Amino acid sequence: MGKKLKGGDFLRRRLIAANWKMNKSIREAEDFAREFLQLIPDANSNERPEIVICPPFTTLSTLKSITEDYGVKLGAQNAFWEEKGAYTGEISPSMLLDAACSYVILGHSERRQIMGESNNIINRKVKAAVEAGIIPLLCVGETLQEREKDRAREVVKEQLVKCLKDIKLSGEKLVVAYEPVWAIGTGVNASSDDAQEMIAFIRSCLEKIYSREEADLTRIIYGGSVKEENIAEFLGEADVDGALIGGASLQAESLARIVRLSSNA
Ligand SMILES: O=C(CO)COP(=O)(O)O
Repeated sequence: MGKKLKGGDFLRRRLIAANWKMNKSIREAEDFAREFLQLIPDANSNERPEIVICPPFTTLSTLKSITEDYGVKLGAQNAFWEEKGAYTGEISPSMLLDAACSYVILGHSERRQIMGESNNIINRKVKAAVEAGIIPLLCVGETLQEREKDRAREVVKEQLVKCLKDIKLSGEKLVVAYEPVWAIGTGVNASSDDAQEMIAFIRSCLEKIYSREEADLTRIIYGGSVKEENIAEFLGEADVDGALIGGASLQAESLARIVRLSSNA
């Protein structure tokens, strides 16, 4: 699975990440996990992409107890930049690590738009996550208006440069998700050509920020109305290393089918 090197090693392992957003009770998460684990290839199978579920904080502990022996990883949907202290309502990367999270989604457009998170705020969060040893799943993407004004690349580049400012990391410790805002939750996905074009552009930006080698190691995934009907098309593109899935990740059967379609072993 993923992009193969000449020697047969994988340069970038495919990643299927579920963003449940603000959905599911503890009981619903438990039911999902039990059903999902029955439907996916065995953890040792080289047909399996890396799988990460990013549920609400309240369900992390239950999911950990059910999924930990099956190699399904957990991610959070947000984190604060301080480690501890008087920050009512916030949660730190080290607390997420303690709750078995390997990843954290940062810079999602819903948080940028609804909670007013700026690139500067996201930069502080990415830095804190990296320092704590959690892999940031950094979301970037343009609005419809920005795309129509032909500003998509400029906006995405600015997000990358500002969110990654002064952060040293290896490409293996970063995932970038290209999520065009107009494709999120709308049923209107970007075409696979558009996704490839922007993701290749993102890789070229990472090359300038870091190096060619690190850019080649960084997984860049697509998000926005991904479902079982279109996942194969996205994964057929050279630079698309996986997907970040919202709505279609809420049903175990649907996410499991996407996982099975994401293998190319
Ligand atoms: O926001 C998303 C994932 O982070 C995408 O959501 P949908 O898959 O529901 O469009």
